[in-house]
This record gives sequence, structure tokens and C-alpha cells, in this order.
Amino acid sequence: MDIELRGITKRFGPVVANAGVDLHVRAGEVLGLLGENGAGKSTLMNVLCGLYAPDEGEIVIDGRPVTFDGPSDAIAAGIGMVHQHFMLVPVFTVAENVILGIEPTGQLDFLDRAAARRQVREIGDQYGLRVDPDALIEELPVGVQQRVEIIKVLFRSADVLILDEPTAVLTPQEVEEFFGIVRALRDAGKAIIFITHKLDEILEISDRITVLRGGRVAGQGDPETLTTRQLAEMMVGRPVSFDVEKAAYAPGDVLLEVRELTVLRNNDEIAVDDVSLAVRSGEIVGIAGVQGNGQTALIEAITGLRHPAGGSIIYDGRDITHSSVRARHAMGIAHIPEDRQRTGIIGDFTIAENMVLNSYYDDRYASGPSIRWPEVMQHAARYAADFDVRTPSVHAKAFQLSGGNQQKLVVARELTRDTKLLIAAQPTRGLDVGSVEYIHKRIVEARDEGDGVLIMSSELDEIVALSDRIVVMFKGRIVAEFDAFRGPVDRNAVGLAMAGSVSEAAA
Ligand SMILES: Nc1ncnc2c1ncn2[C@@H]1O[C@H](COP(=O)(O)OP(=O)(O)OP(=O)(O)O)[C@@H](O)[C@H]1O
Repeated sequence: MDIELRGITKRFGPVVANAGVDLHVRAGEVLGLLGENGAGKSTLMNVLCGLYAPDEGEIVIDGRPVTFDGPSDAIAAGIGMVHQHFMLVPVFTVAENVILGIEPTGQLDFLDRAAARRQVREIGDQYGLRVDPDALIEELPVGVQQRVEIIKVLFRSADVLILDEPTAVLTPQEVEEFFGIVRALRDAGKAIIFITHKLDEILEISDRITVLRGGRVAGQGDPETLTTRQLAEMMVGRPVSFDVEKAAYAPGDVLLEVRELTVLRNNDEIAVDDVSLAVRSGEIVGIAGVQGNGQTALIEAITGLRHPAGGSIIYDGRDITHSSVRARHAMGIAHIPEDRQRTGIIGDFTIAENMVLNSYYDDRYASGPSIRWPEVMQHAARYAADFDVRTPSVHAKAFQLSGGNQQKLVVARELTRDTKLLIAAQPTRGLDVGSVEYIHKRIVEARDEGDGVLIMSSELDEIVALSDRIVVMFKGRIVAEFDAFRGPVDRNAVGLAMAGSVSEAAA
């Protein structure tokens, strides 16, 4: 199958998200699609999937122009999208999820299920996508859930697969396995569009690269000859520095102390098991770990989103174990949450409103019960510019921003409040390299000015680049610690500890 997008233009009011974009992808190749936040990648893919009708331009399949009246037309034409946020039903099995939505009767009968299970196995064997068809989704690791999403589109006979930031949630080992699957799909004649912000990955997996900038194609690249630095410059239009510069390590007093903390998951399993941890002013402590080892619950307990089952949290000399989220904000704790959609922003609020979501009651923005809107607008406009939140106006709604720009909005809000401690969970997820560079600089500035920083990231490179000390969590416990301020840490040793091999990895 051969797919061409010709002269695609898509506007949202005054914003031109795609301006005459041409894109060509053929059977048996991986096309890497790159571009800074807001460049128009998601919009273009939504046009290809039938979610948006283009204002101008056409989609041509095997030489014939087609029109999609909705996603089901695109699916029928053989186009499948694997979304970044999985759309699986946790309490259903793999096979049930795969046939969900296409079962003819609306009810899954025995024959449908048996056929689905057989086909899940067959697809798995063909492409190395091994999954137990009877496993419950909620019991599967994230990497395996992603395979289910891919099986789902293959089950619907997709010939073109769009993979939207597929490695964001995977561990380094899972990424390698995943690349094996992508190659198997390509070798079987599928056309693959691979979207990511990770430049080394795009160079490894793509046969060709297309870069979007400002809604237009900014260039094409050959992964054989391009370097990550050249690619970064093509994307953002200026050189990007991958190094982080920090002042000498000179920490102050202990600012945050977590003592023998135990936190339960919703199903009462132990997520955090007797963890003790300290963060001083003027230092960055990094929590490394594979997703699902308790880091999220630990951060939720520290920021007040989850009540601990035991232990205590001391901040700035005060016991905050049972303080409200708002009280913690008011005491000077900033929080960049892991899931920006759920706890970071309110989509229907404007950018300006989101910018003061947890400080609108501050004297700067309120006099008595009324909000001082001119001050709020001024503040929002200034920081949206500083953090390069791409929007025509701070009156726009947050949902109208691209994913990366929503993330920049959350980071801007938290880094510009008057705080002493920053808790940052996956602060640069979904950000382009230029924005990552800027956010890293701001986090280090906060540390150099004496703030304490606790950062959690599944990007080992990010943890190693920023942290003065690194702790590794595995199965709810801290299993290793590394003093990065003494000199470069051994990434392999951190990786081993993340996988649970503690004795070999002991720092
Ligand atoms: N529903 C919408 N309403 C208004 N504007 C929108 C909407 N969706 C996207 N846009 C705008 O279109 C432009 C392109 O956004 P898009 O989401 O396609 O970017 P992207 O390249 O996928 O970015 P990211 O890397 O951050 O995901 C942005 O300026 C964005 O604000």
C-alpha cells in the first residue's frame, strides 16, 4: 500500500496547524515524523485517521484519491493508529479488547471469543508480538499492553500503522523488543509512521525522516547520514545543547524528609514499602526506576494526592503527612504531575486561568474575594512567552494546545511560583529537544538558587544529567543510591538496580 497526503491544510480558527503538507509513505518502510511541539504532527495524523477533515488537500491511496467521513472509513481503508494513551478496558482480557467494537452482534459470543483468541495467537506468532489472549489487561505491564494495541489494529487488517510516541512509556529493554516488532511489521510489508521526540530512536528505526515546522514540511532526512545534533537543529531551527551545566554542589539544610513511608495502591497492595529519603536545599535528588515500582505513589504521598498508610513526611521542619494539597502548595511545594491531563491542567479553562490554578488566591492575583484579572493576564502572557507555550493568546483554552505545549504550561506555572521545593514527575515527557533543554536549565537554576528538587523520570539520561544524588526504586523499596556529585555515575549500574539486580549494582 502506498499513501500520499497532498497539500493538506488544516486550520483551527486563526491557527494554521497544517499548511500545504505533502507526505508520502510506502509499504515496507518506516517513516520517522519529527517536529517541535505544536508543529502539526498530531493534526496531520488525525487527518490521515479520518478524525479531522482537511480544509484543503487530499489523501491518495495507491494512486486513488479517497475521502474519509470518519475514523471507520480510515480503518476500512487499512489505516491504524496506536495512540500514546492506550484505550484498553482494564478488566477485559486481551482477546476481548481486540474484538471490542467490531463484534457483529454487540455481544461477545463463544465463537467470537474462540476465533479472536486464535487470531491473537496467529498475529503474535507472525510479528513476534507475544501476548496471552486470556490475560487481563490490568495485570499486564505497560509494554505488553502496547503490544495489545498493535494487535488490535492488525486484527482490523491495517496496512499503515501510525505509532504516536510509542516508546515514551517503555523501559530501555522494552524499547529494543519493540523495535524488533516494528522491523518485523516493516519486513512484512506494512507502512509505518513513527512519531517521537527521541532523536536517537528515530535515527535507529527510520528508513526516511520528515521534519515538520510551523505546520509545513521543514525538511527530509536520511537517517544513515544525519546526526542527532543536525536533526535537532532541523527541528527547532537553532543549535541545541544536550549538556546541562550546574554550579558546584553545595547543599544546605534538609528540606524534605520522608521517614519510613508506606503507601498502598487502590487495591491495598503495598506500593511504597518503608521508604526513607531526604532532599536538601540546593540539590537535585533523582528517583530512577521502571514504571510501576512505587515512584508514582511515593510522589503522590509527598504532594498530598494519596494518604500514606504509615510513616511521616517532614517539610521545612513541619510534619505535613496529613496536610491538604492546597496547604502544601501554600507552604512552597511546587509539583509537576506525571499525568498532565488528569492532575495538571483543566482543558476547558484558558491558559491564563491554568497558569494561576494553584495561586489565584495569592495577594498578587486577588484582592479579597475578587481576582485581579489584569495581573493574571500579565503574568500568564509573560511566562507563556518565557516557556515558549505556542498559542495565539492566553485566552485560548488549554485543550487547544498541542500535547507538548500543555506540558510547558504546567511546568511554567510550577517553576514560576514562589517555592522552595520542586517535585517533578516526568517533567519533560512529550517535549521537543529545544524545550527539554530550556526546562532542564530552569530546573538547574532553581537548584542553584537554593531550592530542593526531587525529580522522577523514566528517562535514565534525564536523571543522570540532572541529579546530584540518585536513588533507585524497585518493588516499592529504595534498592540503591548513587552519589552523582562525586563524579559520573555508572549508567549500567543504575540500569541493573532498576531491573532489581541490587548486589551487582550496589554503589
Ligand atoms: N482542537 C484544537 N483547537 C485549536 N487549536 C488546535 C487544536 N488542536 C491542535 N491545535 C493547534 O494546532 C497546532 C498543531 O498542534 P499539534 O497537536 O498537531 O502539534 P504536534 O506537532 O502534534 O505537537 P506535540 O509535539 O506537542 O504533540 C498547535 O498550534 C495547536 O495549538
